[in-house]
Amino acid sequence: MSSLIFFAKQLYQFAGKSLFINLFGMIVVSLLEGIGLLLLLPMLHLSNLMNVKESTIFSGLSSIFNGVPELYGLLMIFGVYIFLVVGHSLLKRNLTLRNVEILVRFVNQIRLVTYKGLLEANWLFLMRRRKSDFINALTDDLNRVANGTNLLFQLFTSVIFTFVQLIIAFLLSAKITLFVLIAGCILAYFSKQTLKSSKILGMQKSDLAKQYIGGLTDNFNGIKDIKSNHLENSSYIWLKNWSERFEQEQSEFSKLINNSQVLYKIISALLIAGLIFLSIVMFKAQPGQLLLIILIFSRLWPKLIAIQNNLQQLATNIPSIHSILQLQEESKSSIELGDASRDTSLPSISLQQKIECKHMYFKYDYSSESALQDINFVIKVNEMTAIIGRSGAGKSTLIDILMGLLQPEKGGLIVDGLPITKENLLSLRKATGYVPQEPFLFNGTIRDNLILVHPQATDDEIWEALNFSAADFVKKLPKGIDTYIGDRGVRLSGGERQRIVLARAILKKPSILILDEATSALDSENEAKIQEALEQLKGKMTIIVIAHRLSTISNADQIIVLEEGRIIQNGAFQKLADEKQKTFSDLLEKQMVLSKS
Ligand SMILES: Nc1ncnc2c1ncn2[C@@H]1O[C@H](COP(=O)(O)OP(=O)(O)OP(=O)(O)O)[C@@H](O)[C@H]1O
Repeated sequence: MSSLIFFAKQLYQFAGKSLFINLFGMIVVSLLEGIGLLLLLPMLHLSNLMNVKESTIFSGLSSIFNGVPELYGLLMIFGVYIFLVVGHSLLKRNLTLRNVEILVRFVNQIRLVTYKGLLEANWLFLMRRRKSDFINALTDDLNRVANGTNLLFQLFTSVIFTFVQLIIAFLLSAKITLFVLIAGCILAYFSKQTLKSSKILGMQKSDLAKQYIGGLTDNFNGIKDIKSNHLENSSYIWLKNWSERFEQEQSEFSKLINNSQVLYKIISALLIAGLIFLSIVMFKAQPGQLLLIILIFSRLWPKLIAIQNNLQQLATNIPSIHSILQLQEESKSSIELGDASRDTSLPSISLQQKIECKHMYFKYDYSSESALQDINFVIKVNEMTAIIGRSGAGKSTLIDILMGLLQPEKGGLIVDGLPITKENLLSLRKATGYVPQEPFLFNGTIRDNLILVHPQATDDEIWEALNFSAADFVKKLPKGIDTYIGDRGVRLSGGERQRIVLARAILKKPSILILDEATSALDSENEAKIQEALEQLKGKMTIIVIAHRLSTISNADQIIVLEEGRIIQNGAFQKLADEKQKTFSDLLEKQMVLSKS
């Protein structure tokens, strides 16, 4: 029940007074339906089908027509009846439309708030969480919230309908209504356990959905590894095991629903039989009264069962709203800069002199070791700096700090004498162009992918960027920059993809260009192309490269060698090559041996 109130509160917080307007509309609809039902009585009376006793509440209704010729009376009742039906139908239609509108807006608001929260969360939070959990929250969980909201509206309608009809029934016969109410309470008591089980199954369903999206994402992202390492069977077995668990969960859920339905049907039959028996034998109900009461309860009892079903299904959907709101909370507590992060009017830093790192330290949460320790160096404007080191040395962490994605624990990053703080972090990011090791391209044309960073870019600007990135292959494509490159750029080679992403970074006209050089994507021809591109850019912008192939950085102005989070060597290529028995000469030697073999 607390979860239900929580869900209703969320809806109320969003819809505010529109929700009350809809609730009021539901009361009116139910009243119209009840009055329509009561009209049956004078209808029966006037048509001489049934005689109504003076003392009953509905005798009042029929007495309105005393003295009116029967035919006119009947016509008047039919007229009122048709008026009620038309009013009821129109109102119901409007209510349904309003409910759908609230539902869609509510779900859209959750979608947008969740997505915005994720976009505004800091890099550490995004790094730690599984991306598939975000996708699951914005797809499966959100669908279930929509379903839950719809069920909640149905529940409101059923409860209000039941309440209004109970009042009418109470006016007709207090004793019979009390009897039905007691039976309803007994039913509610027994259904408590079923609701609990439904909620547990709902949580299992949420977990299963997360595992499904997570597993599929992992498997399709790694489809090349799966195919090339002949892992198809283990991948298939993963889905087979998941399907078995899904089957089990679905069968338990459908058993739970069907068992409770059988139980409610039996209880209904017993109750209706008991109701008629008691009405005739104990409460001495009049035929008209009995007819109306049976009519009301035969409509009411299915509603009670529908409420029960609604609650059961809602219980399975409630974990989803909890899970989305939890994700919203977590991303909120990891918020980086809030709305400012989407402010496109912020000025970008234009590097004039140098970038300095002074006594910089960084440690990841839950990690005992510092990823970076006492980092000191200077990068001069328009120079090229290469960062090298063995795997785990701290290269990516350092780059993330230089891009303003991570903030140092101690010490600082200073650009042109200005310390980088929360206030100018975005200006630094705006000044930076980044080319990751695994380039991000989406399904579209080369142009679509490039103008992402500069929507107003002209054809000349696009070609200039492509020239700088040595992406001359684009000229040979049948449709040039308007060629479709497929999902994630699958129609291009690894090296071509990287040059397109490099062109995109250049199109942004960054002050600082950061490249995480691809290790495996480049063959020697493509490597030469990237080197050619860097040569063209040298002196025009400040370039920082994480270099895996030392051959690509022979012209770098400065090479920073990292080991276990510390700078152990720093200088020009030849100077470091001459420092014998040190990491750089060691790495150089190994790569030379490899390239010869
Ligand atoms: N998200 C993280 N949480 C905790 N520790 C991390 C995280 N990312 C990296 N580390 C740790 O920080 C250290 C530096 O990692 P980093 O990724 O910067 O190294 P790298 O030199 O870029 O390695 P590689 O060349 O393999 O990419 C490593 O010990 C790594 O285990």
